[in-house]
Amino acid sequence: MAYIEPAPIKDTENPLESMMQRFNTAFELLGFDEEMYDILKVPAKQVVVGLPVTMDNGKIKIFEGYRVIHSNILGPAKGGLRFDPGVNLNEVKALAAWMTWKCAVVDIPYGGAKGGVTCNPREMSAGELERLMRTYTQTMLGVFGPDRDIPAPDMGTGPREMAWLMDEYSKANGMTVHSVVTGKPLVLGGSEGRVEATGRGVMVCALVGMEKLRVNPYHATCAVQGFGNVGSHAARLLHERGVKVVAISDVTGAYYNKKGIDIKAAMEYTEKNNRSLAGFKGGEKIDPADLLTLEVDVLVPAAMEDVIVETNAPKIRAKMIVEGANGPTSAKADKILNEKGILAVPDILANAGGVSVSYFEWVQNRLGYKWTAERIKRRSDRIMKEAFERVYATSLEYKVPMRIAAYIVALKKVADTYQFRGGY
Ligand SMILES: NC(=O)C1=CN([C@@H]2O[C@H](COP(=O)(O)OP(=O)(O)OC[C@H]3O[C@@H](n4cnc5c(N)ncnc54)[C@H](OP(=O)(O)O)[C@@H]3O)[C@@H](O)[C@H]2O)C=CC1
Ligand SMILES: O=C(O)CCC(=O)C(=O)O
Repeated sequence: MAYIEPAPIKDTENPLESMMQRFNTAFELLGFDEEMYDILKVPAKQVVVGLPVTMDNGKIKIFEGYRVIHSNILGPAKGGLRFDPGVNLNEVKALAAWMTWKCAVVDIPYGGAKGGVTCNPREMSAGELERLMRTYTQTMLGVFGPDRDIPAPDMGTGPREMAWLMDEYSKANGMTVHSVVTGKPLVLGGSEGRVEATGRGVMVCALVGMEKLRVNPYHATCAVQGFGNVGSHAARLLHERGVKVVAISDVTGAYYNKKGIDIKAAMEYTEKNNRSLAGFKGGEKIDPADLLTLEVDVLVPAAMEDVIVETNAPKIRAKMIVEGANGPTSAKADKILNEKGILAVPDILANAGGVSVSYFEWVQNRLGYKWTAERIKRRSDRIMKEAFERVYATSLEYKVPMRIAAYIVALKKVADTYQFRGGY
């Protein structure tokens, strides 16, 4: 497949640079004018806040928090909240833009946003995390809202944190507002299927991708980096469909088993072991860097950004990469993977199952009604399959890799909507 040379990249690689490279390439192919470029390039809103939190030792610590709304052209902004030591404004800007493109790729009526706090949730007590989340919510009362900006979980956050956010926002508004946030616990207006949704979308993309490559799932092998919300469910669902998951990992290391890892056992293990794979005996420990270069049919990076970069891309031996994480592949690595004939299913398609079910959660909250798990699965699988086929067809039409095709699909939709709305 032809490779469109992206504009030159500066020395360093980072998520924002990588996002802009793909954006620029797709933009040039579409031949849009400069006005549209500026509108889609510059985030609509960027909020940076200092968050004073009383720690368990009685001292006050100040955390830095962010929320970036990249675009609300397609609808209210939507995107997760990340608690991680690496969170910074540039990262949040890239993640917010990815949300705009992602929502457009799966055709749901949302713009893109992302937020985060620079903190280490692994070293904080539940009480400290709760005070941090409530303080963050207080500072964002004028930003969040069911028709303005709707947060959700991301790295380091989950249903518990979303419940605190919903409660704090509701108290400030003097009424219960379920639809201000998604990814909530089921009893609090959460949706069936949201916890596994992102991993499920990864599984659907992997199966459709295998079909395209004529790989039989029952003979296929897979390696999964990251065993949190996305990685663990992607591994479980692929395992349930006959794929042999030979390696998994988290920050404590990588675990390899030629015969296939018992994913159910690994999930039970992490549940009892503070969400960690440390000490897991279902596979031999290998160098975490080697997990990415194993000879497998499917590689699922589901941990963090920039793990497949210029230096290790030449060593990747998977037939297909399905990006559970946001931004796991740098722009420089794209070209190498493409030259090697590896099918890369890009993040803005592959991990869109999460926001799709978030959309269902928001719809249910607004209807005051609950859908069954079966209905959620059926509808989200359909969204993912249709989006995959749309991007795949675009990649054939424009003779570009699926990543650039996904940006083309997204940019077209956002630009068309902008033209109709006008009046800016
Ligand atoms: N949650 C969601 O619905 C969505 C998430 N994503 C993206 O998926 C990725 C993962 O998110 P999510 O699963 O929610 O996050 P979690 O915090 O639930 O899990 C992250 C996982 O990655 C592991 N990890 C962190 N650093 C490394 C490393 N250096 N090597 C190997 N493993 C590592 C963590 O290990 P440990 O637990 O030991 O720290 C953990 O297992 C992120 O890029 C996120 O933006 C995308 C779409 C939706
Ligand atoms: O569920 C959502 O609204 C957003 C999830 C998210 O942050 C993502 O897809 O990266």
